[in-house]
Amino acid sequence: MELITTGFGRKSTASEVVKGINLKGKRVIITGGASGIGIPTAVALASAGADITLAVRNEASGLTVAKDIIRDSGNPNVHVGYLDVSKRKSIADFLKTWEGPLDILINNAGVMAIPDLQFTEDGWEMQFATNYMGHFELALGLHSSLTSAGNARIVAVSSSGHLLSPVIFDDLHFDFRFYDPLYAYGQSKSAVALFAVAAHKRWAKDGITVNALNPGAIATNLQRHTGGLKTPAELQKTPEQGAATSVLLATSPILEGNGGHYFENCNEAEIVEKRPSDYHGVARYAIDPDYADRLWDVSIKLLGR
Ligand SMILES: NC(=O)c1ccc[n+]([C@@H]2O[C@H](COP(=O)([O-])OP(=O)(O)OC[C@H]3O[C@@H](n4cnc5c(N)ncnc54)[C@H](O)[C@@H]3O)[C@@H](O)[C@H]2O)c1
Repeated sequence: MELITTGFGRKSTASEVVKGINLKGKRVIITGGASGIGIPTAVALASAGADITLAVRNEASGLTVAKDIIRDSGNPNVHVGYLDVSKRKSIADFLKTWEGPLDILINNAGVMAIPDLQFTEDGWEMQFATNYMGHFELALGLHSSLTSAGNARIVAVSSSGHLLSPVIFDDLHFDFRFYDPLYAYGQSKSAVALFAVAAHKRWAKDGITVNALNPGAIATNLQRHTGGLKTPAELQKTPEQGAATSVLLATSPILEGNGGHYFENCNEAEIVEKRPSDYHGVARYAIDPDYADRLWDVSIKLLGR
């Protein structure tokens, strides 16, 4: 099958990708939208006229960042809502505050390589819970809002880190394996990529297009547990370039109804059979439809639904 190409590339920026697109009247939620690549993602979408909600853990710093986004985009419709995606009660509370349609959900919040094995109140490994399960529950909770928007999008921010580990179905929470912070990150990001496959399969009929992406290597607070970004400088991206693929998946007319794919550098990624030294491409296990269905079923069970 031919890979999807868009005319944009590795160096494209979020503002270039959204040029000429009018998002007036569209409502967007960006989790973790008040730092790192979340900020230029929000600025680009707000500049195109969208109404943005930054769903964040720290409301005070969220409000400060929202003011900057309003200044940089010239759009006053930037709001802040409290959301901790690792806490089911917080997700439930956030969902109670959301009324009406939702056009674009950007599952962007994430944590990488927590040094010690940590569990949520439900006994879920923290990176799996934050990067994947919390966003899974959030998307389920917003499904009717996304459906009522008509032609909605979900953007699932994965990572080239998925190349470090498939989802280990027999030991999701490191109850048996020795905990490795990067393998745990890898597993969680494989789960995020599989979510796009499973959700698109189930929700395309509701007009919801779901795709996943790797933003690239961008120096942000994400690398605080790993001593900073190790990628050679020439392969790094600016936050504006890092946000480009998220913004593309959220808005590109080419992707209307075209989901279940994994993108990087603004184009669909090629499948790799072995982890390349430059960590490009997508592993077959992260887009496998059977694994995607299995993960969906397991996740529904974990939620007790
Ligand atoms: N920066 C990179 O090189 C890179 C590479 C691949 C993937 N990513 C992914 O991009 C996304 C954004 O990362 P970033 O680089 O901007 O880093 P970042 O640390 O600046 O942003 C992550 C955001 O997620 C939020 N967050 C973490 N745990 C949360 C929780 N429990 N509830 C709500 N919010 C929470 C943080 O507060 C922060 O605002 C992440 O999903 C990350 O895994 C980044």
